[in-house]
Amino acid sequence: MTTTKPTDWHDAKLDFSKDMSYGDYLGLGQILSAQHPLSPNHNEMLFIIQHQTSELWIKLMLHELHAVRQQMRTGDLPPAFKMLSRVARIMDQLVHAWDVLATMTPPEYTAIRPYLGQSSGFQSYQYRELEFILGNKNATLMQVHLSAPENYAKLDAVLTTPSIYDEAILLMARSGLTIEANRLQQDWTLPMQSNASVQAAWTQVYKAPEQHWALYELAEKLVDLETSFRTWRFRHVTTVERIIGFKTGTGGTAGVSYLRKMLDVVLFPELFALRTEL
Ligand code: HEM
Ligand SMILES: N[C@@H](CC(=O)c1ccccc1NC=O)C(=O)O
Repeated sequence: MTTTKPTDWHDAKLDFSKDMSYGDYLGLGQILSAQHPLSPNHNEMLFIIQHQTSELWIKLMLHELHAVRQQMRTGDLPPAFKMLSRVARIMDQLVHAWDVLATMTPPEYTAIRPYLGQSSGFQSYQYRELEFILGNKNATLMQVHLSAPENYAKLDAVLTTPSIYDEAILLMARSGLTIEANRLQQDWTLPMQSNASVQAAWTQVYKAPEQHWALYELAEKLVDLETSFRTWRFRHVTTVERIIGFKTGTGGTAGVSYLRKMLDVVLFPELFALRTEL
Protein backbone atom coordinates (compact mmCIF):
# COMPACT_ATOMS: atom_id res chain seq x y z
CA MET A 1 0.00 0.00 0.00
CA THR A 2 1.35 3.47 -0.85
CA THR A 3 1.09 6.11 1.82
CA THR A 4 1.12 9.80 1.10
CA LYS A 5 3.87 11.59 2.97
CA PRO A 6 2.76 14.81 4.66
CA THR A 7 4.00 17.73 2.63
CA ASP A 8 3.83 21.49 2.98
CA TRP A 9 0.53 21.46 1.11
CA HIS A 10 -0.85 18.44 2.99
CA ASP A 11 -3.66 20.45 4.59
CA ALA A 12 -4.45 22.51 1.50
CA LYS A 13 -8.17 22.71 0.74
CA LEU A 14 -8.87 20.83 -2.48
CA ASP A 15 -12.66 20.69 -2.72
CA PHE A 16 -14.32 23.91 -3.85
CA SER A 17 -17.64 22.48 -4.91
CA LYS A 18 -19.36 24.37 -2.07
CA ASP A 19 -16.94 27.17 -1.20
CA MET A 20 -15.65 30.29 -2.88
CA SER A 21 -12.37 29.64 -4.68
CA TYR A 22 -9.65 31.94 -6.02
CA GLY A 23 -11.26 32.13 -9.46
CA ASP A 24 -14.73 32.71 -8.01
CA TYR A 25 -13.52 35.63 -5.90
CA LEU A 26 -11.66 37.25 -8.79
CA GLY A 27 -14.34 36.67 -11.41
CA LEU A 28 -11.77 34.91 -13.57
CA GLY A 29 -14.47 33.15 -15.55
CA GLN A 30 -15.45 36.53 -16.99
CA ILE A 31 -12.01 38.10 -17.25
CA LEU A 32 -10.30 35.13 -18.89
CA SER A 33 -13.05 34.56 -21.40
CA ALA A 34 -13.05 38.17 -22.60
CA GLN A 35 -10.27 37.78 -25.22
CA HIS A 36 -11.75 37.43 -28.69
CA PRO A 37 -9.14 37.85 -31.43
CA LEU A 38 -10.70 38.80 -34.77
CA SER A 39 -7.70 38.02 -36.97
CA PRO A 40 -5.91 34.69 -37.46
CA ASN A 41 -2.66 36.35 -36.30
CA HIS A 42 -0.85 34.97 -33.22
CA ASN A 43 0.09 38.47 -31.96
CA GLU A 44 -3.44 39.74 -31.56
CA MET A 45 -3.60 38.14 -28.09
CA LEU A 46 -0.74 40.40 -26.98
CA PHE A 47 -2.55 43.43 -28.39
CA ILE A 48 -5.82 42.57 -26.63
CA ILE A 49 -4.30 41.69 -23.25
CA GLN A 50 -2.07 44.77 -23.30
CA HIS A 51 -5.15 46.97 -23.65
CA GLN A 52 -7.32 45.03 -21.24
CA THR A 53 -4.70 45.14 -18.50
CA SER A 54 -4.15 48.86 -19.15
CA GLU A 55 -7.89 49.45 -18.75
CA LEU A 56 -7.88 47.52 -15.46
CA TRP A 57 -5.03 49.64 -14.13
CA ILE A 58 -6.82 52.79 -15.31
CA LYS A 59 -9.90 51.56 -13.44
CA LEU A 60 -7.83 51.37 -10.26
CA MET A 61 -6.31 54.82 -10.89
CA LEU A 62 -9.82 56.27 -11.20
CA HIS A 63 -10.93 54.48 -8.04
CA GLU A 64 -8.02 56.04 -6.18
CA LEU A 65 -8.40 59.50 -7.73
CA HIS A 66 -12.11 59.76 -6.93
CA ALA A 67 -11.21 59.00 -3.31
CA VAL A 68 -8.36 61.54 -3.44
CA ARG A 69 -10.76 64.20 -4.68
CA GLN A 70 -13.17 63.40 -1.83
CA GLN A 71 -10.39 63.53 0.80
CA MET A 72 -9.26 66.88 -0.60
CA ARG A 73 -12.78 68.25 -0.23
CA THR A 74 -12.82 67.30 3.44
CA GLY A 75 -9.20 68.42 3.90
CA ASP A 76 -7.98 64.97 4.99
CA LEU A 77 -4.68 65.02 3.14
CA PRO A 78 -2.46 62.20 4.53
CA PRO A 79 -4.65 59.41 3.06
CA ALA A 80 -4.81 61.37 -0.20
CA PHE A 81 -0.99 61.50 -0.36
CA LYS A 82 -0.78 57.75 -0.05
CA MET A 83 -3.32 57.25 -2.83
CA LEU A 84 -1.60 59.77 -5.10
CA SER A 85 1.67 57.86 -4.66
CA ARG A 86 -0.12 54.68 -5.62
CA VAL A 87 -1.53 56.28 -8.76
CA ALA A 88 1.92 57.49 -9.82
CA ARG A 89 3.36 53.97 -9.34
CA ILE A 90 0.51 52.52 -11.45
CA MET A 91 1.32 55.03 -14.16
CA ASP A 92 4.99 53.94 -13.97
CA GLN A 93 3.83 50.35 -14.40
CA LEU A 94 1.94 51.37 -17.56
CA VAL A 95 5.09 53.13 -18.77
CA HIS A 96 7.01 49.83 -18.49
CA ALA A 97 4.18 47.93 -20.16
CA TRP A 98 5.17 49.62 -23.45
CA ASP A 99 8.26 47.38 -23.47
CA VAL A 100 6.02 44.34 -23.86
CA LEU A 101 3.98 45.85 -26.69
CA ALA A 102 7.14 47.03 -28.47
CA THR A 103 8.00 43.34 -29.10
CA MET A 104 5.31 43.55 -31.80
CA THR A 105 6.88 44.42 -35.16
CA PRO A 106 5.27 46.47 -37.99
CA PRO A 107 4.44 43.38 -40.11
CA GLU A 108 2.91 41.68 -37.07
CA TYR A 109 0.70 44.69 -36.35
CA THR A 110 -0.14 45.20 -40.01
CA ALA A 111 -1.68 41.73 -39.99
CA ILE A 112 -4.03 42.74 -37.16
CA ARG A 113 -4.78 46.37 -37.99
CA PRO A 114 -7.42 45.83 -40.72
CA TYR A 115 -9.51 43.92 -38.18
CA LEU A 116 -9.62 46.88 -35.78
CA GLY A 117 -11.96 48.91 -37.99
CA GLN A 118 -12.28 52.47 -36.70
CA SER A 119 -11.75 51.52 -33.07
CA SER A 120 -8.96 53.31 -31.23
CA GLY A 121 -7.69 54.18 -27.75
CA PHE A 122 -9.04 57.64 -28.55
CA GLN A 123 -12.45 56.20 -27.65
CA SER A 124 -11.37 54.92 -24.20
CA TYR A 125 -13.86 56.48 -21.79
CA GLN A 126 -11.81 55.51 -18.76
CA TYR A 127 -8.74 57.22 -20.24
CA ARG A 128 -10.82 60.34 -20.94
CA GLU A 129 -12.11 60.28 -17.37
CA LEU A 130 -8.52 60.06 -16.14
CA GLU A 131 -7.57 63.14 -18.18
CA PHE A 132 -10.68 64.99 -16.95
CA ILE A 133 -10.30 64.19 -13.26
CA LEU A 134 -6.71 65.42 -13.39
CA GLY A 135 -7.87 68.62 -15.11
CA ASN A 136 -7.28 68.14 -18.85
CA LYS A 137 -10.89 68.93 -19.81
CA ASN A 138 -12.11 68.87 -23.41
CA ALA A 139 -15.90 69.02 -23.76
CA THR A 140 -15.81 68.30 -27.52
CA LEU A 141 -14.43 64.81 -26.92
CA MET A 142 -17.64 63.93 -25.03
CA GLN A 143 -19.34 63.31 -28.38
CA VAL A 144 -17.48 60.02 -28.84
CA HIS A 145 -19.42 58.66 -25.86
CA LEU A 146 -22.96 59.73 -26.83
CA SER A 147 -23.73 56.20 -28.02
CA ALA A 148 -23.03 54.78 -24.53
CA PRO A 149 -25.26 56.80 -22.14
CA GLU A 150 -23.93 55.22 -18.93
CA ASN A 151 -20.32 56.06 -19.78
CA TYR A 152 -21.40 59.48 -21.01
CA ALA A 153 -23.11 60.28 -17.70
CA LYS A 154 -20.06 59.26 -15.64
CA LEU A 155 -17.75 61.28 -17.85
CA ASP A 156 -20.10 64.27 -17.79
CA ALA A 157 -20.11 64.22 -13.97
CA VAL A 158 -16.31 64.51 -13.99
CA LEU A 159 -16.27 67.11 -16.78
CA THR A 160 -18.63 69.44 -14.91
CA THR A 161 -17.10 69.22 -11.42
CA PRO A 162 -13.75 70.43 -10.04
CA SER A 163 -10.73 68.32 -11.00
CA ILE A 164 -8.12 67.16 -8.49
CA TYR A 165 -6.07 70.22 -9.42
CA ASP A 166 -9.09 72.54 -9.01
CA GLU A 167 -9.58 71.00 -5.55
CA ALA A 168 -5.94 71.75 -4.73
CA ILE A 169 -6.53 75.38 -5.68
CA LEU A 170 -9.73 75.53 -3.62
CA LEU A 171 -7.75 74.06 -0.73
CA MET A 172 -5.09 76.77 -1.06
CA ALA A 173 -7.83 79.41 -0.84
CA ARG A 174 -9.30 77.76 2.25
CA SER A 175 -5.81 77.72 3.77
CA GLY A 176 -5.67 81.51 3.55
CA LEU A 177 -3.67 81.94 0.34
CA THR A 178 -5.01 84.53 -2.08
CA ILE A 179 -6.62 83.12 -5.23
CA GLU A 180 -8.52 85.27 -7.72
CA ALA A 181 -12.30 84.87 -7.18
CA ASN A 182 -12.89 83.97 -10.86
CA ARG A 183 -10.62 80.94 -10.53
CA LEU A 184 -12.61 79.67 -7.54
CA GLN A 185 -16.00 79.75 -9.24
CA GLN A 186 -15.09 79.05 -12.81
CA ASP A 187 -16.90 76.91 -15.35
CA TRP A 188 -15.27 73.56 -14.52
CA THR A 189 -15.67 72.27 -18.07
CA LEU A 190 -13.13 74.78 -19.40
CA PRO A 191 -9.74 73.55 -20.65
CA MET A 192 -6.80 74.05 -18.30
CA GLN A 193 -5.58 77.64 -18.23
CA SER A 194 -2.72 79.05 -16.24
CA ASN A 195 -3.64 81.66 -13.62
CA ALA A 196 -1.23 84.22 -12.14
CA SER A 197 -2.79 84.18 -8.65
CA VAL A 198 -2.51 80.39 -8.51
CA GLN A 199 1.15 80.55 -9.48
CA ALA A 200 1.78 83.24 -6.86
CA ALA A 201 0.09 81.09 -4.19
CA TRP A 202 2.13 77.97 -5.08
CA THR A 203 5.27 80.12 -5.09
CA GLN A 204 4.48 81.19 -1.52
CA VAL A 205 4.12 77.54 -0.57
CA TYR A 206 7.48 76.63 -2.11
CA LYS A 207 9.25 79.63 -0.57
CA ALA A 208 8.11 78.69 2.94
CA PRO A 209 7.44 74.94 2.91
CA GLU A 210 7.53 74.64 6.70
CA GLN A 211 4.52 77.00 6.93
CA HIS A 212 2.50 75.14 4.29
CA TRP A 213 3.80 71.60 4.64
CA ALA A 214 0.63 69.77 3.56
CA LEU A 215 0.19 71.90 0.43
CA TYR A 216 3.90 71.52 -0.32
CA GLU A 217 3.67 67.74 -0.07
CA LEU A 218 0.49 67.73 -2.16
CA ALA A 219 2.20 69.82 -4.86
CA GLU A 220 5.15 67.44 -5.06
CA LYS A 221 2.83 64.40 -5.27
CA LEU A 222 1.06 66.09 -8.20
CA VAL A 223 4.36 66.85 -9.90
CA ASP A 224 5.39 63.19 -9.46
CA LEU A 225 2.14 62.05 -11.05
CA GLU A 226 2.37 64.47 -13.96
CA THR A 227 5.97 63.40 -14.58
CA SER A 228 4.90 59.75 -14.85
CA PHE A 229 1.96 60.67 -17.08
CA ARG A 230 4.25 62.62 -19.43
CA THR A 231 6.53 59.59 -19.68
CA TRP A 232 3.51 57.42 -20.57
CA ARG A 233 2.52 59.85 -23.35
CA PHE A 234 6.09 59.85 -24.65
CA ARG A 235 6.31 56.05 -24.70
CA HIS A 236 2.92 55.89 -26.48
CA VAL A 237 3.98 58.18 -29.32
CA THR A 238 7.42 56.61 -29.74
CA THR A 239 6.01 53.07 -29.69
CA VAL A 240 3.31 54.07 -32.17
CA GLU A 241 5.89 55.67 -34.50
CA ARG A 242 7.98 52.51 -34.28
CA ILE A 243 5.02 50.31 -35.19
CA ILE A 244 2.90 52.31 -37.67
CA GLY A 245 5.19 55.17 -38.70
CA PHE A 246 3.16 58.17 -39.86
CA LYS A 247 -0.04 56.41 -40.96
CA THR A 248 -3.27 58.14 -39.97
CA GLY A 249 -4.93 56.65 -36.89
CA THR A 250 -7.83 54.20 -37.01
CA GLY A 251 -9.67 56.70 -34.79
CA GLY A 252 -9.43 59.33 -37.52
CA THR A 253 -6.70 61.58 -36.14
CA ALA A 254 -3.45 62.33 -37.97
CA GLY A 255 -1.77 59.65 -35.81
CA VAL A 256 1.75 60.36 -34.56
CA SER A 257 1.46 64.12 -35.14
CA TYR A 258 -1.71 64.18 -32.96
CA LEU A 259 0.02 62.18 -30.23
CA ARG A 260 3.07 64.51 -30.43
CA LYS A 261 0.77 67.49 -29.79
CA MET A 262 -0.44 65.72 -26.67
CA LEU A 263 3.13 65.89 -25.35
CA ASP A 264 2.58 69.64 -24.94
CA VAL A 265 -0.27 69.08 -22.46
CA VAL A 266 0.63 70.39 -19.01
CA LEU A 267 -1.80 69.18 -16.37
CA PHE A 268 -0.62 71.44 -13.54
CA PRO A 269 0.92 74.42 -15.36
CA GLU A 270 1.56 76.74 -12.41
CA LEU A 271 3.38 74.00 -10.49
CA PHE A 272 5.94 73.79 -13.27
CA ALA A 273 6.09 77.51 -14.08
CA LEU A 274 6.83 78.53 -10.49
CA ARG A 275 10.12 76.64 -10.57
CA THR A 276 11.68 79.37 -12.67
CA GLU A 277 10.95 81.82 -9.86
CA LEU A 278 12.65 79.90 -7.05
C1 HEM B 1 0.23 49.07 -31.62
C2 HEM B 1 -0.11 49.78 -30.59
C3 HEM B 1 -0.76 51.12 -30.67
C4 HEM B 1 -0.91 51.95 -31.74
C5 HEM B 1 -0.44 51.74 -33.17
C6 HEM B 1 -1.63 53.10 -31.27
C7 HEM B 1 -1.97 54.18 -32.05
C8 HEM B 1 -2.70 55.25 -31.64
C9 HEM B 1 -3.07 56.36 -32.47
C10 HEM B 1 -2.67 56.53 -33.93
C11 HEM B 1 -3.82 57.19 -31.74
C12 HEM B 1 -4.47 58.51 -32.20
C13 HEM B 1 -5.95 58.33 -32.32
C14 HEM B 1 -6.33 57.65 -33.63
O1 HEM B 1 -6.50 58.34 -34.62
O2 HEM B 1 -6.48 56.41 -33.63
C15 HEM B 1 -3.93 56.63 -30.42
C16 HEM B 1 -4.62 57.17 -29.38
C17 HEM B 1 -4.71 56.61 -28.13
N1 HEM B 1 -4.19 55.40 -27.72
FE1 HEM B 1 -3.02 54.21 -28.80
N2 HEM B 1 -1.89 52.97 -29.93
C18 HEM B 1 -1.38 51.77 -29.53
C19 HEM B 1 -1.44 51.23 -28.27
C20 HEM B 1 -2.11 51.78 -27.22
C21 HEM B 1 -2.17 51.22 -25.88
C22 HEM B 1 -1.49 49.94 -25.41
C23 HEM B 1 -2.95 52.02 -25.15
C24 HEM B 1 -3.26 51.80 -23.71
C25 HEM B 1 -4.44 51.91 -23.20
C26 HEM B 1 -3.37 53.11 -26.00
C27 HEM B 1 -4.20 54.13 -25.64
C28 HEM B 1 -4.52 55.20 -26.42
C29 HEM B 1 -5.28 56.33 -25.95
C30 HEM B 1 -5.83 56.52 -24.57
C31 HEM B 1 -5.39 57.22 -27.02
C32 HEM B 1 -6.04 58.60 -26.99
C33 HEM B 1 -4.96 59.61 -26.63
C34 HEM B 1 -5.44 61.02 -26.53
O3 HEM B 1 -6.52 61.37 -27.04
O4 HEM B 1 -4.69 61.83 -25.95
N3 HEM B 1 -2.84 52.93 -27.23
N4 HEM B 1 -3.22 55.45 -30.39
N1 LIG C 1 -5.20 53.79 -33.28
C1 LIG C 1 -4.50 52.57 -33.61
C2 LIG C 1 -5.38 51.38 -33.31
C3 LIG C 1 -5.22 51.07 -31.91
O1 LIG C 1 -4.15 51.21 -31.43
C4 LIG C 1 -6.28 50.47 -31.14
C5 LIG C 1 -7.37 49.87 -31.76
C6 LIG C 1 -8.32 49.22 -31.00
C7 LIG C 1 -8.18 49.17 -29.65
C8 LIG C 1 -7.11 49.79 -29.04
C9 LIG C 1 -6.16 50.45 -29.78
N2 LIG C 1 -5.10 51.06 -29.14
C10 LIG C 1 -4.80 52.34 -28.98
O2 LIG C 1 -5.11 53.30 -29.66
C11 LIG C 1 -4.05 52.58 -35.08
O3 LIG C 1 -4.24 53.58 -35.74
O4 LIG C 1 -3.46 51.58 -35.50
